[in-house]
Amino acid sequence: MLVVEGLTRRFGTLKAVSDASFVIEPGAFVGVIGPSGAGKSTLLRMINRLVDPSEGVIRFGNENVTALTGRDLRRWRRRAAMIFQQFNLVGRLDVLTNVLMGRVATVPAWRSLTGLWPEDDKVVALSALEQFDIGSLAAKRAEHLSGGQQQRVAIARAMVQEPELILADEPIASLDPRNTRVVMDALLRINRHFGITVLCNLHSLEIARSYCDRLIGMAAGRVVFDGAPVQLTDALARDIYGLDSEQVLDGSARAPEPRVRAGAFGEAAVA
Ligand SMILES: Nc1ncnc2c1ncn2[C@@H]1O[C@H](COP(=O)(O)OP(=O)(O)OP(=O)(O)O)[C@@H](O)[C@H]1O
Repeated sequence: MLVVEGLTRRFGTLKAVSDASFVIEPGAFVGVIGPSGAGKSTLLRMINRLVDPSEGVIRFGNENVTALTGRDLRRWRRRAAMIFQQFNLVGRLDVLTNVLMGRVATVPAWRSLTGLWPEDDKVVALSALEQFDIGSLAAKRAEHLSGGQQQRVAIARAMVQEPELILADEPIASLDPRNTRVVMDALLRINRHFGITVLCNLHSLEIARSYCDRLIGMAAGRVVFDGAPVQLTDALARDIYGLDSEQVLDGSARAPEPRVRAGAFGEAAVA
């Protein structure tokens, strides 16, 4: 169980996340929604400890995540795998090696540096790729793959870490509608088949509603909604998204405003 209590992160005078509290049960698929700048990425990054909280506590089971340092912190990052919008693969390396990078903490450094990975690890990595229908791409350079294929490689790399929690930071923001579905289906499969808890930042309200068991809505750093997708009425969504609500609820109504990342909201209409 993931417990977040009074979590706050300040950047100067700005509270990017302000007094966030919630509990996530094992095996849940939770979407974090909200307009650009609401604090969604900062929240996920704090849980992975890529960003240190200014105040508050993160607990996972009996572990006080906020207090971890050194080796214990590295161990936590293996248990809480991150997936990023830009995939974070090494483009010039082949797909299998990219997935094997998820095993780097479990093998001696000389093996990963020389590329002499244990056969067992190669089998695990290949089977992870096959889970997501991309086993045939194992020998290809990662940079030659489509965005959707690269994100599935990133998910396979996260899987071979054997995480208990997946933190996906806008995993579909760079993808077209078809690949959006493919990647969300891959995350759902991990969740349903392996029981791994997924916490996923999403710009698209439609995708969040159709994939997640529960939604956490953020606005201006605060958690302003926490409930099942059916509880998120259009009126509540308008409150959360403010001026962006027309794009979120009905992207076809008008062209996106010329604002940073406004295009990502358009996914709601076309996905
Ligand atoms: N390293 C940083 N230094 C200063 N300000 C930051 C930093 N990281 C985030 N912020 C600010 O904190 C606020 C929340 O940012 P965050 O990226 O968490 O929001 P978000 O909801 O994920 O937005 P988006 O959907 O656009 O990614 C924003 O105002 C952002 O400019």
